[in-house]
Amino acid sequence: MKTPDSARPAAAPPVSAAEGPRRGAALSLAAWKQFLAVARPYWLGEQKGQAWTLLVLLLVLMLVETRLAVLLNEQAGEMTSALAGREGGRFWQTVRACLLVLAFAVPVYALYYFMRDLFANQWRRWLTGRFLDGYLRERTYYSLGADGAIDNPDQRISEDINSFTGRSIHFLLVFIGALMQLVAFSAVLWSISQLLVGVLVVYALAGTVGALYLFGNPLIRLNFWQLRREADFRFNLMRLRENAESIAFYRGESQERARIDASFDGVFRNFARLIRKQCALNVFQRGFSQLTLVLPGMILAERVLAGQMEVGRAVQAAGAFTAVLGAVGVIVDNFESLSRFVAGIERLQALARLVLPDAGGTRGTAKTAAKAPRIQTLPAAHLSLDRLTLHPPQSDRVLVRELSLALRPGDALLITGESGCGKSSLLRAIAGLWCHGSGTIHRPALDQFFFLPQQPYLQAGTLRSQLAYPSPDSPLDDAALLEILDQVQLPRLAERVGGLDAVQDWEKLLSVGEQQRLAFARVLVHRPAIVVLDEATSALDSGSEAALYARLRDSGATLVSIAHRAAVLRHHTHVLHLMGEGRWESMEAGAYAFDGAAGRVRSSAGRPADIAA
Ligand SMILES: Nc1ncnc2c1ncn2[C@@H]1O[C@H](COP(=O)(O)OP(=O)(O)OP(=O)(O)O)[C@@H](O)[C@H]1O
Repeated sequence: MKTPDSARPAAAPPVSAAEGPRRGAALSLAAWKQFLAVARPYWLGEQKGQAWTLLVLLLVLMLVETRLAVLLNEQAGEMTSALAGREGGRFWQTVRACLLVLAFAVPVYALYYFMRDLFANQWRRWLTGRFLDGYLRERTYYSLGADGAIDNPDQRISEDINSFTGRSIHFLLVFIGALMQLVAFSAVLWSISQLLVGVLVVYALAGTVGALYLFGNPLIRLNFWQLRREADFRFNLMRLRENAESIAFYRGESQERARIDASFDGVFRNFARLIRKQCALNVFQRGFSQLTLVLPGMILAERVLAGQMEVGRAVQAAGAFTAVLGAVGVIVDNFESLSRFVAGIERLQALARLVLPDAGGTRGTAKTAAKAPRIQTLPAAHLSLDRLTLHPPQSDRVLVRELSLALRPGDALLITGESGCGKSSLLRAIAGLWCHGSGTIHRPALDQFFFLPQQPYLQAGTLRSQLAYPSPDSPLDDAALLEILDQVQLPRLAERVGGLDAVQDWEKLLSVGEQQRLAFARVLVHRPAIVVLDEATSALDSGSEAALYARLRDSGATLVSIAHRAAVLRHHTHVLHLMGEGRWESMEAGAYAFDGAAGRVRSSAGRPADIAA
């Protein structure tokens, strides 16, 4: 059974204040550059064939759609003129023409939107893959989480990319469509009234500049924070779910409620500010578009009243006026979603800078780390440390100073020391997760290592996939897997859960001790050369612990382990005792006595270890 203290952080890092919308975030050149940095690789890279083909197809559909819209507008004018002139024949002929145009227009319209969404989906798949490559490459997900360089990277990958691709295509087409509409209808409008065109240009320009000036930056900033607050809120809910059992044991509902309330309060307050701003924008947009109802009429009325222009021609002019205004006022019309789009680009570009080295980005963490002294890692047949000095990330505190040791195949090193002295940190350095410090780690490739943490990670999937993890497939047949389950003292597990193909929520189903035994089974499946155990038997009874250690030693693997029980000492050949402040001593295992009262291992003889390099 898990204790309340088994509460673990959820996958996403907590809120970080390290990042916020920079001042340049606006409908500006900087935003445009950020957009290009994220979008360019798709349009100019290996996917460019697909991207441009889909775009050309969409443009053709859009051209056809615009042409059909012009035809419909013409027919609408004709229909009105026929009715005004009481010309039945002309009217019915126009109705037939209208129906014919509609027969084409409707499928073209549906196909256009289908293609648009298909395109966005393709782009999203590619871009998500690219970000995931960068996020998982060189364990970036770990370093981003450890140094809190960015908030909610998971939300950025799952949602911000989706809205980036969807909105990019939407706006690309909106702007191209606006251009086509402008060309198509301004000719009509120009032929009817040049004054109307002049009024319209001045009106649209004034509207666009006014919207940018009044609403640009505030709306983008509010949208930026809205995205982040929503992600923080969701993250807190996720933590509750992931640690449900521990919280339930603690009866920590009121604390959790307070935390969730606080994060929702952030969502609520920001959204309240956002809707106030949007309300003002709506007044502006509404006023801007509603005036078009009367403007063309006011300008053309005299000519219609004087009999110089047919009523239908005026209706046609009003339609064209609205279409051209829609084209030149496209920024004003789409201002709200445009500002949300720019805010999303800002978040995505911040992630790209950290995970994609070619997205205008040096990785922030790598940049800082480059300045700091780094531990060198060199390939070697066996594990050895040479004058290793280790600091936690972004800290000058010394956990280990000038540590040298070498392990031969079959050696088993026990690392001991008081809580917090740096035992797990040393394992992190060996695994390459931490590299802040100096000295050299000589080691075989990481695929020859197997790390067993105190709390094993059990992914969703079958029992077989648990045993094979981290490989996708088991290298052994079912009989061998069952035999291994037997060796780790889980003889009836497969039978109990419904066989090796059973899919369960393993973290909930298995006790921590059973999970630890399952993790040992993974080692026996993979037979690595070096096994690193960080209190990996802490939940086991001493009999099971001894049996598992004995089984591991039989496998011939080199062991590096952290454990607090005296009984494990006999399964090791050497001891490294960390004494805090970077001090350490290493000895043969036989030279150590276990201080049962203090619950820790201490040196009894002080003989220098032969593992000291
Ligand atoms: N990401 C981090 N950034 C800064 N300091 C850290 C970080 N992770 C751990 N530390 C600090 O480094 C020190 C060593 O931690 P470590 O986990 O190695 O201790 P330990 O000896 O394994 O302790 P225990 O026996 O309790 O597990 C601790 O004081 C811890 O607070």
